[in-house]
Amino acid sequence: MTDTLAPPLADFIRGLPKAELHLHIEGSLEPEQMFAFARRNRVALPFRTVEEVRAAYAFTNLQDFLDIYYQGAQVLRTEEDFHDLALAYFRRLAADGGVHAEIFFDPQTHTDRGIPFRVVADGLLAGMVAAKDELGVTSHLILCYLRHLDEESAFATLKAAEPYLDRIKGVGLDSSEVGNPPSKFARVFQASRERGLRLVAHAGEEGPPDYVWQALDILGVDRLDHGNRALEDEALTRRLVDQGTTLTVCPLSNLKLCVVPSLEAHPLRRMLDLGLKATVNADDPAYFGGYLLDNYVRVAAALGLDRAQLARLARNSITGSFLDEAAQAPHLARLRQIDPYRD
Ligand code: HPA
Ligand SMILES: [Zn+2]
Repeated sequence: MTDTLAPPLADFIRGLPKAELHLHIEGSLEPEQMFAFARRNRVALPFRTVEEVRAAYAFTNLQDFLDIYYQGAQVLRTEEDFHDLALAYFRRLAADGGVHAEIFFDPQTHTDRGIPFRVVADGLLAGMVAAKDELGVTSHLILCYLRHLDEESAFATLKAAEPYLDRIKGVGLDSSEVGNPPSKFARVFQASRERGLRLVAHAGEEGPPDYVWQALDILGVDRLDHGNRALEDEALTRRLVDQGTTLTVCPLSNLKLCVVPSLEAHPLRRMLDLGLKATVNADDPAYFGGYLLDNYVRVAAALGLDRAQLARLARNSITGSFLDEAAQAPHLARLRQIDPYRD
C-alpha cells in the first residue's frame, strides 16, 4: 500500500520548504562512513562489514541505542571528519527539500576521549559554511550537554565553547533521560541563557510528564525535543498549546526505540488535532532508518495525513526555527504558494 502512495506523496513533501530542528550530527554517521573514517584514522572497529553494523542496530530502548551511538562516534577524530560528516548530512537534507537545519552536537563525547573542542567545532562550522555555498542550505549549531554526566562537566563544556559563542545558537540536553531530570542542569542552563544562547531540551521521550514541566519551568526552554509523554498530562498539554511551544517530534526514532508500538499508533496526528505545534525530524537518521523525507512520508502514510497537515508541519518547522523573521520570510512565502488555503 505504501508503494502506491509513496511517489506522489513524497514529491509533494519534497517540494515543501522544511527545516530540520532535531538532528544529532553524530547520529548521521552511516556505517559506510564509519568504516571510511576508521580506515583513515586507523581506529579498530568491532565490526567487519556494513551488514554486521546494521545487524547491531536492533535497539529496544534509548540506552541500547546510546551505547552503540557513542561507540560509533569514536571514529571521528579530525576536523576533516567533522566537516565531511556535516556536509554529507546537508547533501541528504537538500535532496529531501530541506532548506535549513539546527544541528545538535555532543562535545563531551569527543572531549572525554581527548579530541579538543575546537577540532569538533571548527570541522562542523566549516561543513555548515560549505553547505551554504554548495547547496544554499542554512544552519545553526546547538551544543548538547550529556545528561548522564554531571553539571560540572556541562559547565566545563560551556567554558570550552566560550570562543565560539558567536557561532553557536543554543544549548540542548540529550542522552539517558530517565534518572537525569532537567533540574540537574538548572544552573548551567541559566548560565547559558545569560550568554545569549537559546535553550532546548529532550524531555518526555522516555521520561515522565514531570520532566517536561521541569524543562519549561526550571530550564525555561524555547523549544521541546520529543515531548511525546506530555500528552499523558492534560494541563501540560494545554500549557504547551497556549504557549505555542514547538515540539520536535521524531517518528522513526520513536518507532525504533519503542517509544511507540507502531507508526499507526504514533501521536503526531493527535498532537496536530490538539493544536500542538509539532514538527517532523529524523533525530539519528543513520541509526533509525530514515532521513527527513522518509520520516514525513512514512508517518503521513501510516496516519493518513493530508496535504494541509503536511504543509502545517513544514510551516511549524520554519516558524519554530531560530531563524529571524527576515530569514523565515522567503520560505513562508513559498509555503503560501503551495498551500493557499491555510488558516
Ligand atoms: O534520541 C535521542 N535521545 C536522547 N539522546 C540522544 N542522543 C542522540 N540521540 C538521542
Ligand atoms: Zn534526539
